[in-house]
Amino acid sequence: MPYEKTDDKVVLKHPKGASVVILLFGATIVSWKASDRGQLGSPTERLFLSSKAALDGSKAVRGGIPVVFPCFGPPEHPDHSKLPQHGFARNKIWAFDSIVMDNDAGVSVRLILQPNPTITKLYTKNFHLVYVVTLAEHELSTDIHVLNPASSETLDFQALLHTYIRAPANEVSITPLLGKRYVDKTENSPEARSTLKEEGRSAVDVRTFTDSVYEDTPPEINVSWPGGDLALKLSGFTTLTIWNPQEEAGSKIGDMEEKGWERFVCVEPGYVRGFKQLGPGETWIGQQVLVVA
Ligand SMILES: O=P(O)(O)OC[C@H]1O[C@H](O)[C@H](O)[C@@H](O)[C@@H]1O
Repeated sequence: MPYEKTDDKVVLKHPKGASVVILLFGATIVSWKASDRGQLGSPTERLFLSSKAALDGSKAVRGGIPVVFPCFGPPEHPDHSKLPQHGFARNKIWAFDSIVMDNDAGVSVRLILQPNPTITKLYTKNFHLVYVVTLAEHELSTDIHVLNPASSETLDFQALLHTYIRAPANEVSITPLLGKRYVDKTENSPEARSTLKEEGRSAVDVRTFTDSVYEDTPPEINVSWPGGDLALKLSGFTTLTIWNPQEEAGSKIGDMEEKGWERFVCVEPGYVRGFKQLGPGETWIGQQVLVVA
C-alpha cells in the first residue's frame, strides 16, 4: 500500500523509500524524507519541524509546510478583518478527497477545504481549496488550487506555502534573486517596511534576522549549503518570501525549539503583494516542486 490514512493524517510512501506525512489539520506537511540522488542510504528529513510544535490541532504547526490563505501576515483586506495572521487554512481540518495518482512515478493525494461553520463565522466569502501533494523518489510537489464558486462576486485573496527547509541557516545561499525588488519587513517604520529595495547580492543569506518579500519570483530557486542543495520549481506564484528570525525574533516565538532558527530557512512562494482577484467560476493554481539535487 503506497499510502496510509488515519483520522488525523495521510502518509504517502514511495517504493524507493521517500515518504511524506500530511496532517489533515491545516493540510500541513510535517515530514518529507527523501534520499540524495545516486546515493545509497536511508532517506533523510528535508523539512524542519520544531520539537515544540503543537501537532494536536490547538495551533498552527511551527514547521513543515503550513498553507497560508486567504491573507498573509496581519489581515489588511476588509473581507479578512476577523481573521488571524496568515488566515485560516493552516488552522482548519481539511478533508481527504482521493488518491489521484499511484504508479511507479509517484503517489498523489488530494485534500480539500470548503466553507464550514467554524470558518463562516470569521469569513463569509465562498471558496473551494484543493491541495494536491505528489511524492516522487526525489521530489515533492505541492499544488494549491483556489476556486471561486460564487456566481457573481470576486474572490480577493493571498496564498502562500510556508516551506521550512531543514538547513544550517547560517550557511545557506539562496539564488537567483540579484536585482529583484523586495520589501524588508524587518524595518522599523511602516514607511520603511513598504519601501521597495533592490537585491544587490548574487546569493542571499539569512545570517541576520530576515523577513523579505521579493516580487517577480523566478521559476526556479536554489537553496544550497555545504553538503546540501534543494531546488524549488515554481509556477503561478508571484512573490517569494525569505524568513529566518535568528535569535533576535526567534527567541520570542513560544513554539520555537531551543535555537531552532539555526536549523531552517523559510522559502515561501506566494501571491502576497496585493490580492489575487478571482472572478466567478475561475481557478488559480500555485505549484511548488521541491527537488533534491
Ligand atoms: O509566527 P507565524 O504566524 O507562523 O509567522 C511566521 C513568519 O511568517 C512569514 O515568514 C512572515 O513573513 C513573517 O513576518 C512571520 O513572522
